[in-house]
Amino acid sequence: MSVWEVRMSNSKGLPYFFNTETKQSVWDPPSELSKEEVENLPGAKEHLSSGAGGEGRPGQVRASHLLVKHSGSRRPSSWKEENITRSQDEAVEILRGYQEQIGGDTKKFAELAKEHSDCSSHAHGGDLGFFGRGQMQKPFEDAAFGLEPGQMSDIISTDSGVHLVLRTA
Ligand SMILES: O=C(CCc1ccccc1)N[C@H](Cc1nc2ccccc2[nH]1)C(=O)O
Repeated sequence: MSVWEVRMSNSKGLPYFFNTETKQSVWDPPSELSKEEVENLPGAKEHLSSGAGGEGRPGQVRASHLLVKHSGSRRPSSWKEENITRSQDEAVEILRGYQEQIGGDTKKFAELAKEHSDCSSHAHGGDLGFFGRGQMQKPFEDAAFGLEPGQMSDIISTDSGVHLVLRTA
C-alpha cells in the first residue's frame, strides 16, 4: 500500500500527489514511483485525467484563456507585472484589441495568451487542461461549457479579471 495518493487541487483545477505519512504535497509524480505505480495510486483513476493530448472524462471540457487582470482583480499581480493598477475598463479595451487580432485564429490565440495572459497558464498558450463543473469560477465555467470545441467566448469577467475563453476539446 503506497503512502502516496492522488488528490485534486480545486483552486488550480489540477491533480497533485499527497504523502499520507509525511503529509507532503507535490505537483509532480514522486520520482521513486514507476509510471505503472503512479497510475495505480489511490485517486489516480479519478484525478489523473489525460491532461494534454488525452480525452478527459465525460462531463469535462478543455479550454484555454487569455486573462487581463486589473486593479480590482482578487490577485492584481502576475508573472508579467508585479503590481497591476490598470482599471477594469482599460483591461477590457486591451482584451478587445487581442480579440480583434485573434479573429477566429486559434494559433494566434495561443500566441497572444503566451505573451500577454496574466495567468500562469500563459506558459502553455493559456491551456488549462480538462476540467469539470465546480472547478473554475462560475462565470468562467459557464462560458467554457457554453462553447463548442474550437469556439471562442466574448469577453467575460471573473474575480480574477477579464478573459477570452477558447474551448479546445
Ligand atoms: O488560478 C490560476 C491558475 C489556473 C490554472 C489552472 C490550470 C492550469 C494552469 C493554471 N491563475 C490565477 C488567474 C486565473 N484565474 C482564473 C479563473 C478561471 C480560470 C482560469 C484562471 N486563472 C492567477 O495566476 O492569479
